[in-house]
This record gives sequence, C-alpha cells and structure tokens, in this order.
Amino acid sequence: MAQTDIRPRIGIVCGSGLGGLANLLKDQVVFNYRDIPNFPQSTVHGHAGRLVFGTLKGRPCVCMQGRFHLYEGYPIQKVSRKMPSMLYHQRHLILTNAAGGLNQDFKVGDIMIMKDHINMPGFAGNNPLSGPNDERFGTRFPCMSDAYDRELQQLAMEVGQELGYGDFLREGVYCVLSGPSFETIAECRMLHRLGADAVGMSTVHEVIVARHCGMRVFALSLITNQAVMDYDSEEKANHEEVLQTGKQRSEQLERLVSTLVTRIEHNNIYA
Ligand SMILES: O=P(O)(O)O[C@H]1O[C@H](CO)[C@@H](O)[C@H]1O
Ligand SMILES: Nc1nc2[nH]cnc2c(=O)[nH]1
Repeated sequence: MAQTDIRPRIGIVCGSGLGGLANLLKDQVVFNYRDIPNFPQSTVHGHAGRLVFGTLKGRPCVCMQGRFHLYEGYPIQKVSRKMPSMLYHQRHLILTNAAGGLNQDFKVGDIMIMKDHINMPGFAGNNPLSGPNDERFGTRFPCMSDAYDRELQQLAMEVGQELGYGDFLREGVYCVLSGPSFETIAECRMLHRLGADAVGMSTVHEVIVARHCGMRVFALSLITNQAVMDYDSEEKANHEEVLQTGKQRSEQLERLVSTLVTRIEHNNIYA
C-alpha cells in the first residue's frame, strides 16, 4: 500500500480468461504476485498473476488478475484468506468466474448473476474459515443466507437491461467443486437435480471469507460451456473452450462490471 496513492473502495477478482477487466483500470500500479512476499503464484492459463491498482471510470479499485484454486494444491485457507488483505479492506467485492451451464435454459455465452451457492467441498469439511477464528475479521459462525447482496443483484440486472443484455443475462445458483477434473455426466445430472444452475471450481471460498469480513459481495458467472448431461453427446469440457468463450463475451462482461461500479457510487450504496 505504501507504493501507491490509490485507496480502492471496490475489489474485483477476475475469472479464467476474464482478466481483461483489470486492463480497463487507468493510472495503473501493478504488482506481480511473484514479487509479493509469501504470496501464492497463479499456475493456470488465463490467470495472469497480477494485482492491479487503478481507477475504473474514476472510481479507485484493486483488481486480482488471477485467482487461486484448490486444485493448484494450495490449502483452502491460502486460496481465499491469502487474497491480499487490502482486498478485504474494501467495502465491496465483485467476483467473476467461468462456469459450466447445468440449467438447460442456459446457453454458452450467457452471463449469470450469482444469487446463491452450493459449497460441495464444505460438505466434506473443506471450509476456508476452518481453524482458529480471528475475531478482528468477523464472527465464528457467519451467516450465508444473505451471501450475495440483493441490492447489487437488482442493480446489475437493471444495468444489464439498459445495456441491452436481457437476452443473455440470467440469475442462478453456482456450485463449487474442487476440480481439476471436469464433471462426469452422472455428477452433472446430480448437481442439476440438487438445484445448481452452473458449476465451477472457484469463487465460493472467496465469498465465504469476504462475508466473514462483512463485505458486500456481487458475483457473475460466464457460462463458457454446457455441462454434458447426456450419454449420446459428443461434447467434451475443456479449458480451451472456456478461454475462447471468455474472449468472445469479455467486452460485454467488462461493460457490465464497469457500469455497475459507477452505479454503486451513484446510487450511494457505498455504506
Ligand atoms: O473459476 P475460474 O477461475 O473462472 O476458472 C474456471 O475455469 C477453469 C476450468 O476451465 C477452472 O479453474 C474453473 O474454476
Ligand atoms: N467444474 C467446472 N468448472 C468449469 N469452469 C468452466 N467450465 C466448467 C465446467 O464445466 N465445470
């Protein structure tokens, strides 16, 4: 923080292939993760591994261009709690991810506003808040029924409609698995029956830690591929398709997030 005058009010985490958001920031001050002491490294293609301070349409922000995933071998606490402490000093956290579509009404390229999540690793005792609780950050037993800020969801829906994104803007439930293998057909069918609209390998741990600290959270999933639900299908999930869809939708996703950032301030929901 000593190396930049920017005091961000909004933190942004970029999903796979969605790092272009960070490039929108003006007056950038950039730190490579490899230059930050004791910081994990990004090992996944599509995650640059840079912490970018700057202004987005005049609003001071800090952007993680690259996140950490459980399958990279980091302990769950490192995946989420090691997110830079400055991110957690922000009032708002905006997260993006790439996800497979389970909801049969979703198409590749749809943008899903996350209204809730299913924390599958959590069912097996893998929760980022496991271990001693630091009361300076938050309570031992944080509530998660209000994890995704409803006011921000409503605002994003309005912004999306104004931008003409109504045809591909959705809302739904994201389910996190640990990865790195993609799902079997039976797993996709099960997750869909359990109420998940999209499946991925990230975001939820960051949300849990952010809510523990009392941040207001907004998250978007880009549906980069259709989860395979049918034994007759020839489709195979792969990371190249994920990155390719990210490229195709990046412009709209970036416009949605940057407009949302200006409206957060305009609508005075900084409080
Ligand atoms: O969730 P993000 O980081 O966007 O990445 C998603 O895309 C990768 C798989 O293609 C996995 O890492 C999955 O979690
Ligand atoms: N688990 C999982 N993560 C993804 N990230 C992007 N697409 C997918 C997917 O189909 N499954």
